[in-house]
Amino acid sequence: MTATRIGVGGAAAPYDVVVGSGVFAELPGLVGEQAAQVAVIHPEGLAELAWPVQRVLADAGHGVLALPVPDGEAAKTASVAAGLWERLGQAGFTRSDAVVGVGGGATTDLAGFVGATWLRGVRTVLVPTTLLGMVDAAVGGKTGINTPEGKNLVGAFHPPAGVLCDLATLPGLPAADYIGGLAEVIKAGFIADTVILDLVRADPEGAVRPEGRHTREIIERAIAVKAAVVSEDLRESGRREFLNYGHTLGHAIERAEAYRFRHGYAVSVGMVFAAELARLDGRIDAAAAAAHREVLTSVGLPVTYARGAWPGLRESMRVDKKARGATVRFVVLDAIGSPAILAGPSDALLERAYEAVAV
Ligand SMILES: NC(=O)c1ccc[n+]([C@@H]2O[C@H](COP(=O)([O-])OP(=O)(O)OC[C@H]3O[C@@H](n4cnc5c(N)ncnc54)[C@H](O)[C@@H]3O)[C@@H](O)[C@H]2O)c1
Ligand SMILES: O=C(O)C(=O)C[C@@H](O)[C@H](O)[C@H](O)COP(=O)(O)O
Ligand SMILES: [Zn+2]
Repeated sequence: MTATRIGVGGAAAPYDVVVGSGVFAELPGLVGEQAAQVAVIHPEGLAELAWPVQRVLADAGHGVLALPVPDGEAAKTASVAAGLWERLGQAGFTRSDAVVGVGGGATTDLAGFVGATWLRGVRTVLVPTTLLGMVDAAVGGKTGINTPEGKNLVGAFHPPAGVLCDLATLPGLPAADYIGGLAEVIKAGFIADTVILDLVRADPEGAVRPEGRHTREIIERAIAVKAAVVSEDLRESGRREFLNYGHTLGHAIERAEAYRFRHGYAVSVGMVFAAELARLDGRIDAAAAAAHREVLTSVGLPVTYARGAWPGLRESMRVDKKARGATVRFVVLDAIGSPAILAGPSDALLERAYEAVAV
């Protein structure tokens, strides 16, 4: 399988997202000859996925420090990050050393954050092993952890030196996690590349499988959307906010569920809510709002959430990073493929939009 390279600019050093098989061979070149030690951060349950990464690095003469962390979202905490800082300190990790994150988006967010903060930043390479990690989390340099007050509230922009997506890792991913990744894929379709929506609609059964007819094209198109946006606006002072489509409500749902609700599932509900906001604000018609429900449900993503949760969700949304003072701001669509910002909608409008997802 030939590898595809998607370039990402906008950072001090441009880098590639490499998609294919056998891509781990690029690891030594990416961590750099000067790295006497490479810390490989991976979920404790996925040691077998991290093993080939460690072997390639060891064979190239790097000292490897394997750092297992709790699975998924449980790793995105200050205490897990502090434990990793302790290990790096004990190992005498210097600025010429490197961090490699292997796993889903939660693991690469944590590994990126540790890479961003250790000695104020060391070279970081990401090896996403989930669909969501490949098409979104590992690309673009947003790193972070959660706090009790909300999702990703602490973090840094720290672009990786490279992102290696080995498609052979995807068949081992539980179906529910694969489907979670499709929410970000479909998001890329709604905000930018509508061909993604056409490909999902053309074969929804194939879309939920790593071996689907259009899988590779869908993955590469979604990465290309993310790469184009972050190349133009790394620090989210403009267009990058559009990548947050569905996330304002989505993050509030994740917090309400103590992060036991998959990110992609929460974003799916959040996109339906955002579509209703846009419809009620007169930006899109009922058909465009219905298209959200149709595409998302066609791949098994949720489009509803508990009615009684609204007051808590409304409160949580105040700490969304797009808020400015008391003004909450939402990504909405002016048309499919054409995102915009809706600033300061009234509580009544928000509540009406929530009615459309409430059960
Ligand atoms: N930084 C960003 O720009 C960005 C973008 C999107 C999402 N995110 C973050 O990404 C996270 C969600 O990522 P996710 O959906 O990958 O979840 P995740 O990291 O929790 O991984 C989901 C599950 O899949 C398992 N897994 C990973 N790879 C596997 C494989 N190949 N085979 C079998 N099991 C495997 C994990 O251990 C975990 O249990 C959230 O924390 C979200 O906030 C960040
Ligand atoms: O890369 C971005 O920018 C995004 O918003 C992508 C999102 O899919 C991702 O979930 C991101 O982590 C959300 O960032 P946050 O700044 O809202 O925490
Ligand atoms: Zn996301």
